[in-house]
Amino acid sequence: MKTYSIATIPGDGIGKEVVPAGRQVLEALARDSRTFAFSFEDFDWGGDYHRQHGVMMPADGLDLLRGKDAILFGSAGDPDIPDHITLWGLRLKICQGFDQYANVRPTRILPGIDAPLKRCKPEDLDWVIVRENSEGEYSGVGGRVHQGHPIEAACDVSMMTRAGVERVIRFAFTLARSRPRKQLTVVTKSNAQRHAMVMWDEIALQVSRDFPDVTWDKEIVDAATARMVNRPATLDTIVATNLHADILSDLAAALAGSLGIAPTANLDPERRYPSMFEPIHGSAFDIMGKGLANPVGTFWSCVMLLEHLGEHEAARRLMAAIEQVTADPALHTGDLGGQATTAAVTRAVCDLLAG
Ligand SMILES: NC(=O)c1ccc[n+]([C@@H]2O[C@H](COP(=O)([O-])OP(=O)(O)OC[C@H]3O[C@@H](n4cnc5c(N)ncnc54)[C@H](O)[C@@H]3O)[C@@H](O)[C@H]2O)c1
Ligand SMILES: O=C(O)C[C@@H](O)C(=O)O
Ligand SMILES: [K+]
Ligand SMILES: [Mn+2]
Repeated sequence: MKTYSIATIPGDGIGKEVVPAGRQVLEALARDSRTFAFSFEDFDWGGDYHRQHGVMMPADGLDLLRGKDAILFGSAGDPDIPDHITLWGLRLKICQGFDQYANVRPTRILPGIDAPLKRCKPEDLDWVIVRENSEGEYSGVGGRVHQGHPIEAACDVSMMTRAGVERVIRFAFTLARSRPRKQLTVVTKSNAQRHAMVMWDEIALQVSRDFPDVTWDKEIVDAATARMVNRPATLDTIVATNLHADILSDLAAALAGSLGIAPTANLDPERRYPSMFEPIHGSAFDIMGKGLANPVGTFWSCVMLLEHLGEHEAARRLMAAIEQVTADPALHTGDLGGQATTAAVTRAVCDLLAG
């Protein structure tokens, strides 16, 4: 019997509601497994921790996570603390500290979901967005000078490295190759961003030569948004920079029905460090504390966590349970137009896993 040690970091807002729900579902899966168990350790980092200690997580936080098999994360973001403090102090500290450079964001229209595009059939929208997760617009290079004076200036420099670009594009080609259509779209903005994005394009062309069996094309990011809406079936695997993919993945989630459903894996593909799994959404200040959050994005993230651990049968069972639950409109939360609570959806998934 293998015991996986999992860190849970609910963080802030609805993260505190969906991460315990995710843990319940993982516990339900392990309950009747003869092959694996989980040992959870919960970390109370985030806005409340910041109010007490002045930081989002302790200085040795990464060391406390280092030996874990995986991390299940909620959200960083507190109504009373500036967003850049919460994001940089927790999510980015872990993603960048553990060099989780490949952020994988699958999107599909799950059964029973009323997606907003009238001409898009469920089979037309089956995408995986690969987000560069370690540099680019999120490199943190920049600063502010003359603060508060009329001559104040500020800059954020998008820093891209050949190694950083090549590894994520190679990851995306490899992922594209593993999917039935073997098709990759490289999102760019090299018309306007004439240095780093030109290098990005050049590296994509170079890497593509190692993947002759993958069909690939290039799309400028603004046109990519229109293509997602108008010709969703022409897309399969997509790779984009940190910020571009952040934006495209919220659009993808909305086109598939809701931000509350979409999952993500922050992967260190070389497995030097633990990888981190989380829904793509944030703290959802407008609904937090009410038990109304859709936990499906977290459950699907748990599927990705199980796949990362090599527990493919458990991952398949959980995904099947999720799809059975989304198929029932009585189990839709408010974001899907329903009235179900986080607890009711969680109970339904756990019951299916037990039954
Ligand atoms: N990975 C992260 O830690 C992460 C991700 C996104 C945003 N944030 C942070 O969260 C805070 C709020 O950000 P925001 O408002 O831009 O985005 P958000 O994702 O928190 O919310 C956007 C909208 O989607 C709805 N929504 C999101 N998830 C839902 C769910 N599971 N069920 C039902 N409805 C859901 C919210 O109610 C809200 O109306 C900010 O501090 C932001 O920085 C953190
Ligand atoms: O951009 C971020 O890192 C925060 C959030 O929007 C996310 O998608 O994880
Ligand atoms: K999140
Ligand atoms: Mn985002």
